[in-house]
Amino acid sequence: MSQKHPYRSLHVPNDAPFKLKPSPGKGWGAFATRRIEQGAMILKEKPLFVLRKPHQEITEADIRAAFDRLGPSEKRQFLLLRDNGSSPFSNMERLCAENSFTLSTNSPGHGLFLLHSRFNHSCVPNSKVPTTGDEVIVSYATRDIDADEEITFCYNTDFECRTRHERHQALRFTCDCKACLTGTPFQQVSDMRRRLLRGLQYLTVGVDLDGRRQDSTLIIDSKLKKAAQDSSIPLSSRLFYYLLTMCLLAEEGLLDDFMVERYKPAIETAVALFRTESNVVIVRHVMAQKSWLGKCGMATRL
Ligand SMILES: C[S@@+](CC[C@H](N)C(=O)[O-])C[C@H]1O[C@@H](n2cnc3c(N)ncnc32)[C@H](O)[C@@H]1O
Repeated sequence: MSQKHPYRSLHVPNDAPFKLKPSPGKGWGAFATRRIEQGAMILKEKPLFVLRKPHQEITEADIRAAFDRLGPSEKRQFLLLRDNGSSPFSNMERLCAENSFTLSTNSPGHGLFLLHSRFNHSCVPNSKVPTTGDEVIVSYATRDIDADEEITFCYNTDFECRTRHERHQALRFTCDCKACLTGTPFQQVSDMRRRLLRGLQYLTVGVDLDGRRQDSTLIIDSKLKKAAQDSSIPLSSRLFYYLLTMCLLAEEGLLDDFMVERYKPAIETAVALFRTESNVVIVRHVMAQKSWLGKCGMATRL
C-alpha cells in the first residue's frame, strides 16, 4: 500500500540525505539514506506559504486564500498531505497546525513546510532547526546519524526542562524516545535531570520557563529563590550552576553545538567577572578541564 502513498509524490531534493517512509507507530517519517555527520546540513526549505498572523487568529479562510494563491504544482504538493501519514485532514486548520513552523520573524508568522513537517519528534533528537527567524528554515544533524536511522528533532524549545508527563501533555501524543520509555533507568533519571535543569535555569535567569516568577516548589529555599529573582546569586555559585547545566544536558544527550553556543556567552561572562588573583587561578584551573563533567567536578573540589 505504501508504494502508492501520496508522500511518494512529495518533491524531496535529489541530494537530500533522507527518504520518506513509514515509521512504526508514528505515521511516516524521514530516514537517513546515508551517514550524516554531526553538524552537517540536512535540509534547507522554503515555506509553501506564510501566514502573517498569531496562531490563534489563523482561520480556515486564511489558509484557503493562501492555497488559492499557489501555482498548480504547489497546489498538488499541498494536497498530498495526510493526517499523520494516513487519511486526508478533516480541516485546513489542523492541516496547517501539523505542517507549519512558527517563524520568529519580527511580525508573527507561520510557514507551511512540506518536508520538515514530515520529520517526527524525539525528546532526545538527532537534528535541530536552530532558528526560524528567516522564512527559509534549515535543519542540521546534532550528532552523527547512521544510514537508515530516523531523523528527528524536538518539536518544543523548552523540553530539556520538562518531565515526560509535561512533554506528553504539550505534544498530545505519546513519544517513545529513550527519555519517554517508562521503566528504564534512563527515563527515571531523565525526569530528575530535566527538573534539575529547570531549577538551574530559574537560579541563573530569575524567572521560570514562561518568563514569570513562580511561587510553587521549584526552588524551595526562599532565600535562594529571592537571590535568583534579585540576580544576587554569588558569582561562584552562578558559574557552578552553568557548569552543572552543561553536565546535565550532556548526560541527557542534548548538549549539541547549538546548545553550547547558547550557554557560552553567559559562561564566558561569569568567568570574566572573577577578579581576585586567587579566584582567577581557580577558575582558570576549572575551565582547563576537558569535559563539562571534569569542569564541574573540579569546581566542586575547589
Ligand atoms: C509534523 S507530523 C510528522 C510527520 C507525520 N508522522 C506524518 O506521517 O506525516 C506530526 C505528527 O506525527 C506524529 N508523531 C511525531 N512524532 C512522534 C513520536 N515521537 N511518536 C508518536 N507520534 C509522533 C504525531 O501524530 C504528530 O502529530
